[in-house]
Amino acid sequence: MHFAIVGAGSIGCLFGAFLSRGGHKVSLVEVRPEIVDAVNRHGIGLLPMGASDPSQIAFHPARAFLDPADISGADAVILAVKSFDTAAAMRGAARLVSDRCPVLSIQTGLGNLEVMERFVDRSAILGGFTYMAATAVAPGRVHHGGTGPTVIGELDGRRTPRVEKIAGALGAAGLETRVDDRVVSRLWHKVIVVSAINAVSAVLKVKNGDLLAHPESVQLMERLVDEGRAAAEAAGVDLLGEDLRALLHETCRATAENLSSMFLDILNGSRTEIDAECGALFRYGRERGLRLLTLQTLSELVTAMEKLGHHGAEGRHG
Ligand SMILES: NC(=O)C1=CN([C@@H]2O[C@H](COP(=O)(O)OP(=O)(O)OC[C@H]3O[C@@H](n4cnc5c(N)ncnc54)[C@H](OP(=O)(O)O)[C@@H]3O)[C@@H](O)[C@H]2O)C=CC1
Ligand SMILES: CC(C)(CO)C(=O)C(=O)O
Repeated sequence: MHFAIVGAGSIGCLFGAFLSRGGHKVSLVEVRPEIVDAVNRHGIGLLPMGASDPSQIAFHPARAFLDPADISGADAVILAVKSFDTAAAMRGAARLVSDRCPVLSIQTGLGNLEVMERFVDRSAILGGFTYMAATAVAPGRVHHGGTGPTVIGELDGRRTPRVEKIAGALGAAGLETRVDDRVVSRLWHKVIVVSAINAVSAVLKVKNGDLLAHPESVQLMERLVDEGRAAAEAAGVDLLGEDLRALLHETCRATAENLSSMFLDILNGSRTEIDAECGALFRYGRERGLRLLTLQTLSELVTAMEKLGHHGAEGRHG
């Protein structure tokens, strides 16, 4: 298959490297010229899990483009930009999407599918998310940081040939993938739990595992998860009876050694996805008359830290 991946950062390059290694054609769309240049010179560099020596980077062929109009004949588009870049990315990438070439989001955040619908027909959109993890180490080069399933599905829950084909291609390339007929509900599960871990770890500046060590941080995360559940239920999202508190504890344990993406963004002085996580959950609730004070407070705190460049003593500027 020919995959066009929009956003050649951490997760976009990870998926690109796996798909290229699996024998697929990979075209990347990226706004950073240095990434486009690096990929076109060397391919996508992949440093395997557990490796730290740059000599262990393997390069996988791919082409990269600043302008999606230069790509033709893609069979599927994968959207791998941060949630706050969805509209800008879709404005350009919409031209690649058609009945025969759907667009799959693997972003973590709420509201992305709705933004995508402003640019392409809803029938061309696949929902998804991933538990794979990666960090960019240089332009076009990523370190594979963690392995977990990728979940994709049609928004109306049907098991169509196209969703099965994409899942089959991802799976055969080493990206364990499951088709789920309730992908939107599952995405809410992930966002509710990750919102709590991300926000509290960014404020406390601790690893995910350390969040479980103190009753105060556990209670704070559980309150965020309970408010997230209330927002989802008020918005009519069927959470399928999932025990979100159990999922929260399980996720903290499974990623115990990780610095969360939001903590890393704060350390690096980068914009976080707080607005598509705690912020979005808070707004879903507010629009339905709920007062979700913990989500509101954490959302305001992280936004303020972001604006103040609050990376602390261990941050990149020392
Ligand atoms: N990294 C990970 O391990 C995981 C990430 N995710 C999710 O995947 C999404 C992407 O995350 P991640 O890969 O970490 O993000 P990165 O910031 O590493 O990569 C995104 C890349 O897209 C570029 N970009 C921004 N706007 C556009 C545009 N309009 N067109 C093309 N490229 C653009 C960015 O450039 P610039 O930096 O200049 O903005 C950046 O190079 C997020 O929603 C995240 O939550 C999910 C699971 C794991
Ligand atoms: C699960 C978690 C919190 C792992 O670090 C994550 O998805 C993130 O960092 O964004």
